[in-house]
Amino acid sequence: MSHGWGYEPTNGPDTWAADFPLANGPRQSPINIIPKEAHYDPSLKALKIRYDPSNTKGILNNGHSFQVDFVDDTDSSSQQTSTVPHPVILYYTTLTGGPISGVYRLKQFHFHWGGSDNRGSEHTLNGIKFPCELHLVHWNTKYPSFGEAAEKPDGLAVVGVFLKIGAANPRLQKVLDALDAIKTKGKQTTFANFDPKTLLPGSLDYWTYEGSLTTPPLLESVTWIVLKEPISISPAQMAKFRSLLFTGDGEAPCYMVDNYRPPQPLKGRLVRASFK
Ligand SMILES: COc1ccc(N[C@H](NS(N)(=O)=O)Oc2ccccc2)cc1OC
Ligand SMILES: [Zn+2]
Repeated sequence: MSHGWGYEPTNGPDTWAADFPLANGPRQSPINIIPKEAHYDPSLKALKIRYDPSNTKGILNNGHSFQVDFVDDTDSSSQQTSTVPHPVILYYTTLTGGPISGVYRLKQFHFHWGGSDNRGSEHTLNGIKFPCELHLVHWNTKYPSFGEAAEKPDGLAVVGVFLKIGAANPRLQKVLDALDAIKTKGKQTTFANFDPKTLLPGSLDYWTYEGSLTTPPLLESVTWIVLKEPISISPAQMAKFRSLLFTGDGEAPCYMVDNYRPPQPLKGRLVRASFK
């Protein structure tokens, strides 16, 4: 019986092609970004990110990372307790502009990080790895659900943000404080009124390219939007991420570290820059 995919030598990125042949596809992620080889595209619009914190649903240790989930389906908006009718749009958290057309809805955000500060990010810059990378996963609302969108070439848009070691980042504190309650795989806890926009850096300059999910099922449906400016995280805050476990209660504990896929072949793809 094949064990699930993961990041250990026995089930890590080099083994994924056996169960997920897309692993060797033409538009896999992450990639190494070489800024000098990116093409400045003046037609690229500014990113418009509009988060409604009331959309936050919860925080979960899914055994590969931890994720903060957002309300993204219509029927939950019909469960609004208030009697005053609200315009639906206010209940969703959306990404527009940038390289995408239409409205993409935030489903969840999660991180990837290393066992030490010299590794952890999935995208690299001139071959340099950052200690951590944040991913905000959005899906194209022209499709009925995330699942449907994930099967389409223009179905998903993931905003990637590098984290570099520096001063403690107060914007991360609320997420970090929730980690004690989700130490092991499958644990989740309530998490409300969080505005992920507060996690973004001052500049929304970005690189963009057509790629894939960086975990199985590795679907080639992602327009990647990787921000140029990193945000900071302190060594103590990194240690908090590294205190999570890949394993569930009652299993031999294995620290959640090095949950990143290394860069994949560019295979002729163009990387565009929104800035000079
Ligand atoms: C909402 O459903 C999904 C959402 C996301 C991803 N994959 C996502 N890929 S990524 N790194 O390109 O964003 O990564 C992870 C990384 C760690 C934990 C869970 C997801 C897969 C999903 O269903 C299969
Ligand atoms: Zn990710």
